Amino acid sequence: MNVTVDTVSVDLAGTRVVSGVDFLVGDGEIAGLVGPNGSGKSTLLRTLYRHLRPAAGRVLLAGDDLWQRAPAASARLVAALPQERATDFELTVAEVVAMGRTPHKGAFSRDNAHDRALVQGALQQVGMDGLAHRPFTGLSGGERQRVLLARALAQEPRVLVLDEPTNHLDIRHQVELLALLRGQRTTTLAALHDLNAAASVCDRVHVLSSGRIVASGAPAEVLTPSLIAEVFGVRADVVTHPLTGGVLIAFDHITPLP
Ligand SMILES: Nc1ncnc2c1ncn2[C@@H]1O[C@H](COP(=O)(O)OP(=O)(O)OP(=O)(O)O)[C@@H](O)[C@H]1O
Repeated sequence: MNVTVDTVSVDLAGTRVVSGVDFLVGDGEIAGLVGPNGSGKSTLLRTLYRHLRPAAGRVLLAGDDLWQRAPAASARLVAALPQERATDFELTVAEVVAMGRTPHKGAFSRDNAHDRALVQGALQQVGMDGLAHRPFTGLSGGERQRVLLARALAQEPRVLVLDEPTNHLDIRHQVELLALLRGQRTTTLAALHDLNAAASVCDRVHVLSSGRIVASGAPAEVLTPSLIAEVFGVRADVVTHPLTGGVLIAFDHITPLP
């Protein structure tokens, strides 16, 4: 299902935080949203999972305005891994993941075999099936992250909205998560701080700076040394990755630009 972000602006406490953002995520594509802290990434993502209504513009799912749909109907289409991650569930891991099935069920219907199979499958996808009966509150930050991703997958969404999905994950689990995203066919929009992760996994990258899109396109076109210097204020060179042949951004970690 494609997603159109059509000249979306968002105001928070009377201040315009996102201004006239326009882009399209094609069906089955992975789009990356990158930009400095405070550039508006989370705010824009919140308009896609109906947490914040745009002050102007529209978010379209396959051409239909998300905000014109009933909340339950959009919850069946869009699953989110938000930045504000509830961590106080007094539930087991499997029960948290089963919450992803809620939009597909009637108010009093119980989980059936299909739901349980989806929960189990989602836990396997994130490598957490061995901990299904553990209390969620006893997990590490990275483990919780993976369980909440499993909850989003169990929702069987047509669109996945991920705010910093690799946060808290060790490098092995980052790679597994990116491989999982690459291997599935759900339209995905992810805010990512790691530009190399974005370059590896995204079909297109959209760069936000002070609430505006300043560049959009394939990672190799967009993530250039001059763009990185201008938007992030750091020195970087872009080279060919010696293992994958893709884009590798080599940062100068010790010399900030003036
Ligand atoms: N409730 C609020 N009221 C007013 N301003 C807010 C509110 N929430 C966020 N902001 C401001 O909106 C701007 C965009 O914030 P947002 O969280 O969308 O940025 P971000 O790009 O996701 O940042 P980060 O990379 O740090 O997660 C920031 O300047 C932030 O301080």
